[in-house]
Amino acid sequence: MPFQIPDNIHPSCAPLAWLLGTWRGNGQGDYPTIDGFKFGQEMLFQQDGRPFIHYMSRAWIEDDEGNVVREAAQETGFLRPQEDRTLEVVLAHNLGFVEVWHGEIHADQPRFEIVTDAIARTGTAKEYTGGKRLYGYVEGDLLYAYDMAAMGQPLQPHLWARLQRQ
Ligand code: HEM
Repeated sequence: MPFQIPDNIHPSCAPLAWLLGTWRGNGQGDYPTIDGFKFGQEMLFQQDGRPFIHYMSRAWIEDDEGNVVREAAQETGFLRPQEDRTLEVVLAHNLGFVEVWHGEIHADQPRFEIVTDAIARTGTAKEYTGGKRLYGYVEGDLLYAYDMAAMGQPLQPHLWARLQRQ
């Protein structure tokens, strides 16, 4: 069924309407301090007419044949698009991080980019200090790339994935 924009969507959220719904797909990850890996991921983006989108994600590590090896990262939070197309985001992670992000929703294309403004970590969380995310809607799929600065390393790719609407 083709994607339908909800009637009650807040005007601030309309430029992000392409995100709404449930997505499932696959990606790869890497970092200088760890071995490369493949993962599966499910994402949910929901709105209720107010000027925010609630986001939830869970991921699992997969082997080369696509079998589930173990559960992996989970994150949830809120996208708060503003009328001037700036985007505020707050996220909380099972890894013990909370983040405040800011960015921009692209004027002509279905994509947005956000960078971390502030990160707080619990006492036992790993040393994660910065992030940058790019999301885009390409040929009906959701593509994203996530760069992070952590473990004393400069900002560089940790994840990239492609998800299909369910
Ligand atoms: C799809 C989501 C993600 C997957 C599948 C994933 C997977 C992994 C894997 C397999 C490792 C290697 C160590 C381990 O097994 O725990 C790792 C390390 C790490 N990840 Fe992720 N990750 C994801 C998202 C994130 C996010 C969103 C952050 C930051 C907010 C993050 C931060 C880190 C850090 C700091 C390390 C430690 C690196 C080290 O110990 O040297 N990851 N990740």
